[in-house]
Parts: sequence; C-alpha cells; structure tokens
Amino acid sequence: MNERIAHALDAVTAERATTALLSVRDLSVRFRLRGGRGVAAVSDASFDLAPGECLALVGESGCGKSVLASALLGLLPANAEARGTAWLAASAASADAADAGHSAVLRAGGRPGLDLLAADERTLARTVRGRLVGLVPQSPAAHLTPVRTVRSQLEETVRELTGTPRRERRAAAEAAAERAAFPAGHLDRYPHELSGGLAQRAATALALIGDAPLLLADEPTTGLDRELVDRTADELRRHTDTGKALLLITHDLAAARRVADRVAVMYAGRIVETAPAARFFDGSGPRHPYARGLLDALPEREFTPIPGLPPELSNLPEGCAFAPRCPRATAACAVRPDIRAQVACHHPHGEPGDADRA
Ligand SMILES: Nc1ncnc2c1ncn2[C@@H]1O[C@H](COP(=O)(O)OP(=O)(O)OP(=O)(O)O)[C@@H](O)[C@H]1O
Repeated sequence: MNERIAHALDAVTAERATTALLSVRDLSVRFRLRGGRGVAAVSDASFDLAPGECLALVGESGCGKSVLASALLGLLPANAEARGTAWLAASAASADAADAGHSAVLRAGGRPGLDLLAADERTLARTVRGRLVGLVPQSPAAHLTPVRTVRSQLEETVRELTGTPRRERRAAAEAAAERAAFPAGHLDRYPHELSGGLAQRAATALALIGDAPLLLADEPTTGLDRELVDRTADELRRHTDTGKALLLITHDLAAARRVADRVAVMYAGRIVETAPAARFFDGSGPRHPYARGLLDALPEREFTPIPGLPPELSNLPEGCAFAPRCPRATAACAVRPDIRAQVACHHPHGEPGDADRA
C-alpha cells in the first residue's frame, strides 16, 4: 500500500473518532495469576463505533473478545487490571448522569461523555449497564435469575429501565420477547426449563428493553439453528438501523456478514485488522493473513484450517504473535508490527506487486 493511501486511511480513522459514540483507545487487560504470572488477555485495542453502526469483533476462542466486552461494562474479576480509555460520547451519556456529578462524567476537548474504564461502580450500575450500554451475555443461563420466570424478569426490567406503568408492563414484556423471537408460550417458564437457545433469546430480549444507545452482544447466536441465527441477526440489525451502535462479538462469520458494517479481527489479544464488511467478505478480502485464514477455513469457502494453535496469552512472543502459523512470515516478523492503515502486519495482502492480491 502506498503512503498516500495509508495516510488517507489514517485520516478516515481520525474522522471516525470525532463522530463516534464509543472510542476505545489502547485498551489492555491483564489477569494476575498465582506465582506472579500474568495473562495478557487484551493488548492495546483501539476502535471507534458510530451511532447506527455495527462492528463485528471476530477471532478464535480465547483471543480476548469477551474480556474486552467485560472491561467496557466494568465486569472484570478482581484479579484483572485494565488500562486505556473507552469514551462513551455525551449523546449517550444521559443528562441525569451529568447532573448527578458522577466523577466519571468528564469533558474532553468540549465533548461531554464518560470514560467507561474510569467510571466508578455506582455510575456503572445506575447509569451505564442496561441504560447506556446493553449486554447480550455469552452465558445467558448464568445471567438469568434462576428463581424467577422469564415473564417476571422481563416485566421487572421494563419497570426498572423504562418506567412503564404497571398495567402496560405485561404487554411491554411480551413485545420484548417477540422482538427476540422468544415464544410467548414459554414466558412463564423458569430459566432451568429453557433450552440453551431459548435462554439466549430471553437474554437478548432483556438486553433490548433499555433501548441503550450502545449494545454489546457476546455470541448472541450461540445454540440457535440457522433460521433463528438469521432472525436474531436481523433483529440486531434493526436495532442499529434505529441509530443504535452494536458491538457484535461472534465466531459466526455468516452472522457477522449479515449484520456488520465493519469487522475487527482479534488475534492473541490484539486487534490485527479492521475493515469494511463489504470488502472483508465480498470484495478484495481481508489484508491480514490471519483474517484471510479465518475466511478460508469456512466450509463454504476453501475449508482449509489455519495450521497450528494460537500462543498462550501468558507467554506471548516478542514479535508478531501469528508469525509461527503464517505462510507469509519472514525475519521482519520478529518485530511486532504496529497497526498501520488498519492492519498490523509486515506483509499484508493487497500491497502493490502482491501476487495474491484478490
Ligand atoms: N479470571 C480470569 N483469570 C485469568 N485468565 C482469564 C480470566 N478470564 C479470562 N481469562 C483468559 O483471558 C483470555 C481471553 O478470554 P475470552 O473469554 O475473552 O476469550 P474469547 O475470545 O471471548 O473466547 P470465547 O469466545 O471462547 O469466550 C483467555 O485466555 C482466558 O483464559
């Protein structure tokens, strides 16, 4: 890629940051383990998310996707340390939060909002979770209250987040269930009476109630058959079409293709490429060799798995973490590549003269 194109892409990134609802910069999460060891679950992740936009965060199991989402909601366990900033813009940060004078509500260069990583627990619990940031959790069974029916949990959430009067709550809860394709006939069941797919849909219904400007959906299609995957994906897309932002964390590249405007690919705790979904899935394709490998591994494509395994996050190499599995690796890859023009690779696809350019 020539310098002019690289600069133009960097300018697009800067422009995106000024209009973003969420701007994450250099987010890193380390877990402290016994014996002084550590796990670098997320390293220097940066991305922006605009109102009405869906960013799909994809990557193999264990690469740090859920930890990143937990960091944004202040839900990390006690042995975690998070660094960086995650700025939620004022259009999302409600006037209530600002009026309450919470310590986390700041102004940066005249832009009101709050840094989710610096927010105190009170702000997160009262202002952020459910209201400003909705979460479709990865483990819905653990998220649902075991001793209450789905209906009762939906009605309670409707009351708490929307202030709907008592007589209208039943209808509002049923409408929420319908939006997430949760069957009305199962509303009076307890969580342990639900299949994994139904629990997933109940959790999605709960997450949509607050109509939060930002939704984090962590594997929202796990356990669903293809038809329901498509239905859930379409509901999430409708959510963004009303101006909401969606961070979709998924293994399911078909669901990502259906919903996402942009794709961020994570490998060993780092975002290694961010690309428009149209180019990533249907155009010239990803530029990072790992991202190419993910697509080539799909049964409907080449069905060729990426050889080898990801590195241990407790023992990351100095250089490019993908190099040991990469067909393009050279001696240069002993030095970790910076993100440049939205890809962190010394030998990305699509360079001038690249024989593999699609
Ligand atoms: N409390 C913890 N203590 C130590 N390590 C942890 C802890 N929680 C998560 N990790 C580690 O952080 C890494 C990233 O986990 P994460 O759940 O974010 O992966 P993921 O990409 O979401 O994968 P999956 O889709 O399988 O959940 C993993 O190596 C995991 O073992």
